[in-house]
Amino acid sequence: MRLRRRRRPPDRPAGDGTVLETRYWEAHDAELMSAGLGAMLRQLPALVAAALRLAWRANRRDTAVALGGNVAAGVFTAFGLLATSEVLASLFAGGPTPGKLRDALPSLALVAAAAALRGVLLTGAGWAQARLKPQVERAAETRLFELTTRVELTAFDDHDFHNAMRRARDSGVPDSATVVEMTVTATTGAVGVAAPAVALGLLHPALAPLLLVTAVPAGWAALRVARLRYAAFHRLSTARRRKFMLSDLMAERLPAAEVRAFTLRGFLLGEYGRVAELEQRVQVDVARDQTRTKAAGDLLTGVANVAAYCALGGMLAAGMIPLSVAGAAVLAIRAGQTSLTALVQSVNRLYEAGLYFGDYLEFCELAAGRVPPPAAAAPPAGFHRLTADRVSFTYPEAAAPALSDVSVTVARGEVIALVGENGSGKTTLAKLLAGLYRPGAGTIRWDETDLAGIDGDALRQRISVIAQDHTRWPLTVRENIVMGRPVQDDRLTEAVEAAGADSVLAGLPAGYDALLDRRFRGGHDLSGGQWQRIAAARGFYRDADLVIFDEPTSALDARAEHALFERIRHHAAGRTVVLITHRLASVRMADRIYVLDHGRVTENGTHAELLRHGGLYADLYRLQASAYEQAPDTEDGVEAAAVGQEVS
Ligand SMILES: Nc1ncnc2c1ncn2[C@@H]1O[C@H](COP(=O)(O)OP(=O)(O)OP(=O)(O)O)[C@@H](O)[C@H]1O
Repeated sequence: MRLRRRRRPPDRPAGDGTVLETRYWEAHDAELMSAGLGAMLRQLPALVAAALRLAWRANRRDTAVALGGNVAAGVFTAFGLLATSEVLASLFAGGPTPGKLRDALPSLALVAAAAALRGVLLTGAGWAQARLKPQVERAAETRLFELTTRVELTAFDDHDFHNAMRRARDSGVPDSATVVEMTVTATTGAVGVAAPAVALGLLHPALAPLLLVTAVPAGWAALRVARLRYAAFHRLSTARRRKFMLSDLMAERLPAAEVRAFTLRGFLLGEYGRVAELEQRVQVDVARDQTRTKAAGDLLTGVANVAAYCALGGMLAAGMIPLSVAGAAVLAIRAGQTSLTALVQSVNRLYEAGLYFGDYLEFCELAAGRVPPPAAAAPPAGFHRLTADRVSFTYPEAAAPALSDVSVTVARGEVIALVGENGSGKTTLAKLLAGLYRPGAGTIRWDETDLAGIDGDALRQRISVIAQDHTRWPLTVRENIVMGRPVQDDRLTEAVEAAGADSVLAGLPAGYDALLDRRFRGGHDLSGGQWQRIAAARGFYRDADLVIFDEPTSALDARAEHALFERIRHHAAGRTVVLITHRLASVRMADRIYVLDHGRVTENGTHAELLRHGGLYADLYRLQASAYEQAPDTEDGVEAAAVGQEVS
């Protein structure tokens, strides 16, 4: 289901006359008020159909019982009203009271039976409806996460995608259940209005329109109020995301130390105030417009009610209807109005939730379009040579390519190192080699097989990536290392020893079962270097053809760093290792070094070849070596001094 949208006008000046500058992350470039009221009403059938499809998929029986029970209850309502009219006719007839009561008894029995059956049906339908709600929410959420975990990685760099995902997650999923619930409730309300309307029509054709007259103003007001609320939500979606981010920074444990160390309090509170003011201003505007709309709706409903009862009185006075029919009509209009109020409220809620549900459906469509197409081919059984051939890549919305015309070759059993200054493209290249991004141009091949035609998930089963900004999973040590793979104790011990994480485990009383999250009782936190060892153990545990270590030692002490590079060299036997590091002394052990500069490979060769070449690598290497030469009395300095001699 697609909502038609129009551009949102620029933010208006704040109350004090200053213009609240809209920053780029707040620019609702595509955030737009939805279509007009009429168009929204026209969307209701599509919305109801989508809700019913969702409910049907979640549980057919409960959906059928919830809807069928309500419709059948409506039939008994109409039946009960007609029987009531018969009861009244018997009571208003001439003759002695005992006789009138006796005559009314059969109709009274019908009224009681209809009420009892209606009650049973409504109870059954209500129970089915209550069961349906969590099932629908679960189905919607599962669909969302199936998509968010499958979309291409670049989607997460896309502002519009991120906003759409936030709206779908925060409101779309809960409102999918609301939409189903309100569809059933609205059906109940509609049947509850239709039944008296039919009963009124049967009593006298001129009575049915009276119900409609009282419906229009209340319905208009409720729908307009919902539309105003939705427009505000849509407009504030980016600001709210920023506010959540700021509140996390001000009230979470992790950034708490830096907030103090950098005395960020004033800055953060200022930013928060700016966003909160925008939010408050929009909310107050909306509340004012809603109050006006509600007041107008109440006034018009009152006028319509007076008109309906005057018409009824007129018909009675003109002898168009007998007193028993007028009495039944009053009851029917009352019953109809009660159901009408429920109908308007549920349509109102359905309409509002439907807009968020529309966001959810749109996001699912958007995300499905960003799921890589299914690739027929499975990855080959390993490779002898991995080749990146004239590869280029540009991040979404980026002005310049992160990689241009990059070619890299690495054989099985080799270690290659990617070096270069910050932002030169090393991590991007590693992500392309890992199949996390697809190149915009050029090819990545395992032997002669182009990875573009290979199933991404199957490929990544064969690759191990230890990212520079690896995730600190709030799981146990064991789960943090095996990462969803079957637990093999021998392998686990080997991986932990290779990464030097055995010393980390020694400090945790619960060992592999220790929970690495301080937010939970009994949870532990680790130092940066300790976390890095756990992350490295992940890389060693996974039996992969290609292992990528991106800055695996940035937080390690010198001894651990040296040991880890030794283990990486050893680990490459039978595999291929891509190593990214700024520690050039350790890079010497690589079989080949690629130097990246502004997204291009500018040099490649062995350590000795690159030093002889005298380019960027030699410059960077000498710079690092000279830093150690100035402190030759330390253990590292002695080694580095030796390195320095080799350099010179
Ligand atoms: N998700 C992203 N979206 C847009 N641009 C990005 C993204 N990630 C990286 N870039 C840009 O791509 C370029 C290459 O970044 P990359 O992370 O590959 O560099 P790097 O060589 O690994 O840097 P470092 O040594 O600092 O880790 C940089 O200009 C960076 O700003």
